[in-house]
Amino acid sequence: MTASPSTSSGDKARDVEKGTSEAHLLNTTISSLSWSSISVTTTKSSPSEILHNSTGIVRAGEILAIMGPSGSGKTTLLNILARRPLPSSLSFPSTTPEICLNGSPIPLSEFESISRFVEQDDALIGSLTVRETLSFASKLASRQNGRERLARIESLLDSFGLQDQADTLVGTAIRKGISGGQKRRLGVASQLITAPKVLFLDEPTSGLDAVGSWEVVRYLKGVARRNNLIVIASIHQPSTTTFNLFDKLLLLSHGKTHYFGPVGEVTSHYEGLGERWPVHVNPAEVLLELVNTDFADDKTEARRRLEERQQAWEGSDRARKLTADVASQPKGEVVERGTAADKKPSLPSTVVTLVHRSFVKSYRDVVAYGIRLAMYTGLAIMMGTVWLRLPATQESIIPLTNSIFYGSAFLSFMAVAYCPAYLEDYMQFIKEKRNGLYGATEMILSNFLIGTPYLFLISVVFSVISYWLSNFQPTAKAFFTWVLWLFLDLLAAEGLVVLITSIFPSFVISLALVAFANGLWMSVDGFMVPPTSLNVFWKYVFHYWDYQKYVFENMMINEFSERVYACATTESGCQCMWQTDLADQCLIRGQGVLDQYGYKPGYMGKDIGIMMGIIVGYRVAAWIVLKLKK
Ligand SMILES: Nc1ncnc2c1ncn2[C@@H]1O[C@H](COP(=O)(O)OP(=O)(O)OP(=O)(O)O)[C@@H](O)[C@H]1O
Repeated sequence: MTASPSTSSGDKARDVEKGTSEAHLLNTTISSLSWSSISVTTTKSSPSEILHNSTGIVRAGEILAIMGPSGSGKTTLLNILARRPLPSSLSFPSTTPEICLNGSPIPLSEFESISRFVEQDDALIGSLTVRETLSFASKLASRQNGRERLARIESLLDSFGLQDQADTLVGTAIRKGISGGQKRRLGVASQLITAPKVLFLDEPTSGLDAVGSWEVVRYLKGVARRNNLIVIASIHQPSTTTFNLFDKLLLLSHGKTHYFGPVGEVTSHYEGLGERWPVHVNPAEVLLELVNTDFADDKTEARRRLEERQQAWEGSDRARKLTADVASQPKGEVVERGTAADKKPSLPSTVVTLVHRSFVKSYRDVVAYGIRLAMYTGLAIMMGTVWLRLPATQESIIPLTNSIFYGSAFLSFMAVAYCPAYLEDYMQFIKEKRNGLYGATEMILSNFLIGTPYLFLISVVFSVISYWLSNFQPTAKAFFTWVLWLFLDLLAAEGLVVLITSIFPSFVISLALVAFANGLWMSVDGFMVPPTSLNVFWKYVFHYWDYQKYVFENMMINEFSERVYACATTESGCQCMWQTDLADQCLIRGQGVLDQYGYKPGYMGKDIGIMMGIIVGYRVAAWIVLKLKK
């Protein structure tokens, strides 16, 4: 450790105490959040209890720590208190519990408008600056005028000690940004931009050192206290100084409450049970040892003692008083509701914000599009120089066909390179969807809008280099038709990535499945086995909705339907590899090549329609998948 929290961060601490212009954060409407007798079991044939009879109350201005060993039920309880949907593998044994504000339950939409959840995994966008992160969070969450937005951003930068880092990038894998603790503070600040009254935090200090953890909780506590906010955080093993910052503690073990009440009174509770409380030892460590049976030598004895302590809690005056407090809550109304929800941005405005955010990300983060643009440019140079200046002779017909297949198929195959960037956007989407910022429609629309110009740029750059180097049909019309088909090809390939990665949001799985799907589309697109001889199963089950079929077919028609190629002239005369009506002129009509595939010109409009149907189909399917995601 480089410095003690109590000395090194004195200035910052004073800032916190001093406070800044935080008028928008002030909670004047919610006085308490309470819950009673929450139990959760698994839905297996022999259900086991995950949470048992949890009861609690947190008042305005208080910060509650939910602490317990791994697997004790902290995250489950936090998610329930935040009214997040329960996974299908878990259920409430009786009715769905009521989470009350001011002693009364309120509708979910209103609860969502006045509460926010800060995820364990920050899911911040590394290529944005600290200020931009707050600005985009604010634009996505609420409609404010520019002055008010700026005022809130500046006030949060002050409140969380981030003013000096305001214009620093958050940081990506290849560009160092702000520190881990600053990231956590930014994560909290970006949720506070909408002025929630209740804040849930899933392990806000995990992965941070003692000083970093202390700073996060210290800033949080300052903001909560000054503005009367209710803060509930799950926490693993805080240092003594961090532990003492919390007002209340809920200690869990195997889903059961062992203590609920002021942090300062936990020692006397255990001393009252006859436990010897060691001095000069981190209290959080002592507590976790008291409720953890995992590392005991004699597990049976440890479980028996744990059970005894838990029974002692249930029979304690504190527990009885807590139950009585919760039950006797005056049933108040939540008078003035969250201002943020009343002024949610419109769908077009959210889409514009998302496109703007992705645009900033795309030019700062090379992984998004830069690497792909470089990769496709390299591929174009490679292809153009391998298939170099092919003359219009019969020897070029097979190389040209191969180039058409390789170019279209390999380009769409390389769309797998988009998986990591999309996965990042997907994670961001899930976090923001859970916090009620926007939904699947905004995500799919903005993703399509930001990706389309880049794909068009890639199609043009690729074609300008490789088309003319290889000497495909040298007319402007044929060139632009080629660009069009390449563009449609990339749009479909990207749609496939979006769909598969949305279904399986895992880097390895989505990469493998996108590669497999493209491999399948390649093998049935008509090049490997011409459609005239492809067996009926593959033809009727896959070939007709294979987007690569339409690209290959139309690029072939583009090259061959209006072009003629010279046959070979040897001493024995003219030798044509394809016999067409031009054989007597020692030429091959390109249509002769197309005939072996069964391709005929004149259907481009229909094929573009089908291709657009496939592109839209992938996006609609991805939209449905995202809509169903919890
Ligand atoms: N969706 C689920 N289906 C079945 N069991 C679950 C599910 N979620 C959690 N559990 C189980 O419930 C118990 C509590 O899990 P939970 O994640 O709430 O604990 P935790 O205290 O947050 O743990 P950690 O500190 O390791 O994150 C664990 O035994 C876990 O295996």
